[in-house]
Amino acid sequence: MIRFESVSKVYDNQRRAALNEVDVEIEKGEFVFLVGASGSGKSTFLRLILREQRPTTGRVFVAGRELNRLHSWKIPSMRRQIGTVFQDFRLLPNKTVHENVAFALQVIGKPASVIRRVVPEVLDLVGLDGKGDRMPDELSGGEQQRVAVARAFVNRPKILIADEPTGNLDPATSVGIMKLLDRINRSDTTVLMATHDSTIVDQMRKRVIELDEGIVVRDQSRGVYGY
Ligand SMILES: Nc1ncnc2c1ncn2[C@@H]1O[C@H](COP(=O)(O)OP(=O)(O)OP(=O)(O)O)[C@@H](O)[C@H]1O
Repeated sequence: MIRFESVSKVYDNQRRAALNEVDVEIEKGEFVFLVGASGSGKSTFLRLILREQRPTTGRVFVAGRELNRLHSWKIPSMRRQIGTVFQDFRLLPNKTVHENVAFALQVIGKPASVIRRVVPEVLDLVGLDGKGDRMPDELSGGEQQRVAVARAFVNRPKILIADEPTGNLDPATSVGIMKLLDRINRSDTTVLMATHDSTIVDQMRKRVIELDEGIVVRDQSRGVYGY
């Protein structure tokens, strides 16, 4: 589903590579944690998958396509196959919960009848049944992140990328979000999550890829956060 072939990334005006000769293959349906110290290259890894950045050398494949060879007009449809969740939720503050999720479908041209049916279904799935009319600032952090997960998943993407999704949440709330991501993964969505949350990684026992200064120093199935 995702393949990195000898991928290096050196940002302009940087001496050190953010990623250095990375070879990684992630199969369809896997759940993978990406760990490593701050600045080790995790966000760069995720940005390359979204083609927000391009590799300096090497090749990145997503769902069989080499991203460097993708015409720019095909990038939006490629990104539609990838849901994204971030630490800071990134909800539209002036839209209700329902509207936030519906918006993700409107921008890709889904008909109103489909949106009316699908949005309550996904809000139910993430445990926000009955909260569709709330504004984001009327929700707890955990609930806001559930909205973000609903929005990322409503289009049933092949891949879900989560960059520190529990970074702003307390431990109990984080467990709830992880249960949700686990459930989404079980519906055959490949999940890739960058995190510093050692408790979560140790509890879940999924594949762990560790970066250190842009180099993959560990790739362990059913791994833990540290050694
Ligand atoms: N747009 C950019 N321009 C220049 N350098 C960058 C850019 N983005 C990241 N870097 C550098 O690339 C390296 C890797 O950064 P990256 O953000 O990928 O790390 P990270 O593991 O995600 O860190 P964190 O855990 O703090 O989010 C760092 O040295 C960083 O300073």
